[in-house]
Amino acid sequence: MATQNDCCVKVSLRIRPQMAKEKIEGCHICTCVTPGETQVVMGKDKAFTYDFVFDLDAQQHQIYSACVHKLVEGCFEGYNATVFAYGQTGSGKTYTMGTGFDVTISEEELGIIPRAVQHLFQGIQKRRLDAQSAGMPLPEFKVSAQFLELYNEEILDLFDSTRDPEARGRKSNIKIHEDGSGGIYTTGVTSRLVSSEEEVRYLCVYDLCSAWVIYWSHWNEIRIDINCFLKCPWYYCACFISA
Ligand SMILES: Nc1ncnc2c1ncn2[C@@H]1O[C@H](COP(=O)(O)OP(=O)(O)OP(=O)(O)O)[C@@H](O)[C@H]1O
Repeated sequence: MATQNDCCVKVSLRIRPQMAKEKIEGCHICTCVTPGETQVVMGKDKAFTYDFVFDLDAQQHQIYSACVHKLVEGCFEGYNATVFAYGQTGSGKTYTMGTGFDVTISEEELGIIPRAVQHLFQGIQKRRLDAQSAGMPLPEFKVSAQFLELYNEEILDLFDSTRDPEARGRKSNIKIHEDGSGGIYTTGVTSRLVSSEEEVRYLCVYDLCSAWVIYWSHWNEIRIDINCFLKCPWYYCACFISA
């Protein structure tokens, strides 16, 4: 029988620090987290427990190590993973996930998406070097990226260079399906083959800049499929990261 620890869905809570405006307005902090506990107390006595709770001072690397590192490693073992942020407007979803095209922010402030991309390509490099030192055939990896925006039930393909900015509101050719075993897959989405972290960063920064000016929204999503094959048989791993 599955125990609570086997559960494949983990929920983490992050409390963001107050913004300057909130401090100026004299807003109070109504949450209390006991260090080392995964519980938050709201107000005087409303306690909620999560798999992880991160208080105001949590750093981006702590979130990644606790919640995402294992999932990306799992991709190399053939597991799929999804990470998504949920919360009211201004609660810190974009900050936590990161978008990959914040060229001005420091390394420490990088969010989950750029960290996951970096981790993925470092993992590939490590496996190649390990194989080389063991005198084994070099493993081959194929990484493809998709970038979709979902907003108000509308789907936009941000990697589709032929898209028409005026097409907003028109029905998209992209379809989201569910297969017989409950797996979700999409059709009609542009997939870009990528071979390095820099390439993904380039795509996000340069290819999407114009798209984002036009299509800025509250929801965005990056999908990374890794087809990793070590000669024969080949393994398929996918990491589905969404913000
Ligand atoms: N952990 C944090 N540390 C420092 N600043 C943060 C943190 N989380 C969020 N912020 C800041 O708070 C503001 C709101 O965060 P953010 O834009 O990520 O919210 P959001 O949930 O994505 O909002 P929306 O749904 O409106 O897009 C931003 O200025 C962001 O830089």
